Amino acid sequence: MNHIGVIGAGAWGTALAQVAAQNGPVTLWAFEPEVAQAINELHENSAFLAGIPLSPAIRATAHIADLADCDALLVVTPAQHMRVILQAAPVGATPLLLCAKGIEAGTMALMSEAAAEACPEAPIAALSGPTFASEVAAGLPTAVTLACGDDALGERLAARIALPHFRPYRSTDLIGAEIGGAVKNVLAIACGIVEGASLGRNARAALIARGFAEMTRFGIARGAKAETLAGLAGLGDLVLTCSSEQSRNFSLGLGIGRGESAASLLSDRRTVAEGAFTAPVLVQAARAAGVEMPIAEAVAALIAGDWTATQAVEALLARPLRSEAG
Ligand SMILES: NC(=O)C1=CN([C@@H]2O[C@H](COP(=O)(O)OP(=O)(O)OC[C@H]3O[C@@H](n4cnc5c(N)ncnc54)[C@H](O)[C@@H]3O)[C@@H](O)[C@H]2O)C=CC1
Ligand SMILES: O=C(CO)COP(=O)(O)O
Repeated sequence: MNHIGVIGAGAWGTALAQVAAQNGPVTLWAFEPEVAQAINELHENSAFLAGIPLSPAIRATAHIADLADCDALLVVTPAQHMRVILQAAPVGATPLLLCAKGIEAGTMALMSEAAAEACPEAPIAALSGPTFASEVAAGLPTAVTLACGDDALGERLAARIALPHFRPYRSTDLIGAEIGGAVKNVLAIACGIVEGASLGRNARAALIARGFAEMTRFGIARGAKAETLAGLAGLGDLVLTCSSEQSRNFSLGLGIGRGESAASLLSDRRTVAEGAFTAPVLVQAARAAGVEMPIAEAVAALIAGDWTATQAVEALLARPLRSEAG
């Protein structure tokens, strides 16, 4: 496994291209032609990962056909655009390592389910975990879950992208890794709201713990392993994004908690806060699976503009007292 293709040159695709370029050739596909041009000419992605000098070994392109001879493809588009882009990409039987965190609106598909429909011959793996792109690109120590049903393929992918400061831990629980990453984005919005509304540290800790209970209930119902959700891709990423304004999801929640409308906050951004798109479809999927997710429900209602932050907090606090387990 030598030549790596990266689909998507946002912050995370660019950081992963930088990681993969330490071990071999990388072609990075950008949605915006001017981003590809800037990476090739200036070796910087000032639109999405400003201030990080990129390896000259990264060749950027705006033509997706240029990924035709890659040995593996890292898929790093926003979740809601992934299916359409994969349908246009020259994938065939090339292994796909899915790195977006979300659930597809309309279909309720996990990224692996959408990718399997778009590229039926391609073996599929997923990368998830606590990974702010800017820290990875700056070479700070990071550990991730690399999940693949075919552990031998998982081992080859892990060996190709591992660096001393970037450690993939293998798992065969693809669904668990995906659900951890998708659900934590929704919970990070909730934690941002708690911070924005100045509800205190007790409330934030309670929300992380009860949010983790929601993630676990939903994950188990969808066939995930509890140990995956308690690992880097679930609890690890939840702790990261629920405790830092660097998280786009947390910072979206912060604005909502301070009284701004979700619609105006979302219309202002060029970078993606995946939790805003995943929240409504997560609620739909949880209801379909018969799983209670009151925090996710509250986030979805806030994003839709149906509730204010005060109404959401009142609704959560008014829920009947219950056992902590289950
Ligand atoms: N930024 C981070 O630290 C991390 C991000 N991720 C995940 O990676 C995925 C990509 O996020 P980022 O790289 O952060 O993106 P970003 O927020 O830095 O950039 C937005 C991306 O969306 C693309 N885009 C905009 N409109 C599009 C369209 N119509 N069709 C296709 N692409 C379009 C842009 O080209 C750009 O690549 C998300 O699912 C995110 O949750 C995962 C781990 C870390
Ligand atoms: O997924 C991430 C870190 O693991 C990035 O989080 P945000 O998308 O909230 O910035």
